[in-house]
Amino acid sequence: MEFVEEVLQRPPLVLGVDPRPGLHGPEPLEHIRRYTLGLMEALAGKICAVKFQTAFFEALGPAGFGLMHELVVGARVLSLPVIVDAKRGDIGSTAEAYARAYLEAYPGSALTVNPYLGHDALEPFLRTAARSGGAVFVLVKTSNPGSSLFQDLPLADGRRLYQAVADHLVQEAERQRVGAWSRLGAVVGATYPAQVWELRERLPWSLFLLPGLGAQGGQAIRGPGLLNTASRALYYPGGRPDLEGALHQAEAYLSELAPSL
Ligand SMILES: O=c1ccn([C@@H]2O[C@H](COP(=O)(O)O)[C@@H](O)[C@H]2O)c(=O)[nH]1
Repeated sequence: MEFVEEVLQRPPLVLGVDPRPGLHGPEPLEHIRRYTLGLMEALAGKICAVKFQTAFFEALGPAGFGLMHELVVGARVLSLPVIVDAKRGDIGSTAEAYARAYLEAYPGSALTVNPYLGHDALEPFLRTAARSGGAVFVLVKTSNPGSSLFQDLPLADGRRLYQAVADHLVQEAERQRVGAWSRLGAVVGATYPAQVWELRERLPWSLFLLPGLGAQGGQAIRGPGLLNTASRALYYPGGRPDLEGALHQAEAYLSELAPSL
């Protein structure tokens, strides 16, 4: 089954894994490994995917990269879809290599990508995702307070830059459809609910990855194809590793997002 089909069969909440070694005792890598495997198992019925932020694993050195690989495999063993949040983007020939590194290496998984280099730079990701049954989430309107500096710039035709990015993506999103939804998704901050609804109109077939829930002040947003994403708030509820607390937090989010579950 493709990434898109798998996530849509599950509750619309994404667990973000952004491990901070300082919170994991004297043997942090081993503790992160055990805690994350336990957390994914405990939350398996309450989430649609696990998002791994590569930056936190890269910061752990060469062993950190191996750990991320082990945890991605662990997620797939639990039948959990995986999103690699690496925000890649480069000239086409290098984008090919990034696509191999994440989409081909982890079939059926998704990758976040940066559209700044243009359409030719996105194509290798889209081609590889189509081959591997994966998906791509393009940064459209990011969750951070400074995202307006460039993304909200007004263009000569009156649109904002992020709106022009969305309008550019819509045709490709239609080409990349898997049934009613598309392999080409968008990242839209949960911290900008008005833009979430406005972009939903512009990109009707795209799943939206909505980071910013919890720690960045975003609220749960319920709607078709909206994948609410929390890292710190779910991985470290109360500011530290806590399996029970994470389970309660996931249930609290789900009571807002999918009250029937
Ligand atoms: O617009 C964006 C795109 C990606 N992120 C990533 O999501 C998580 C958010 O972490 P929290 O602890 O839930 O704040 C993190 O990995 C970011 O790199 C984002 O926040 N906003």
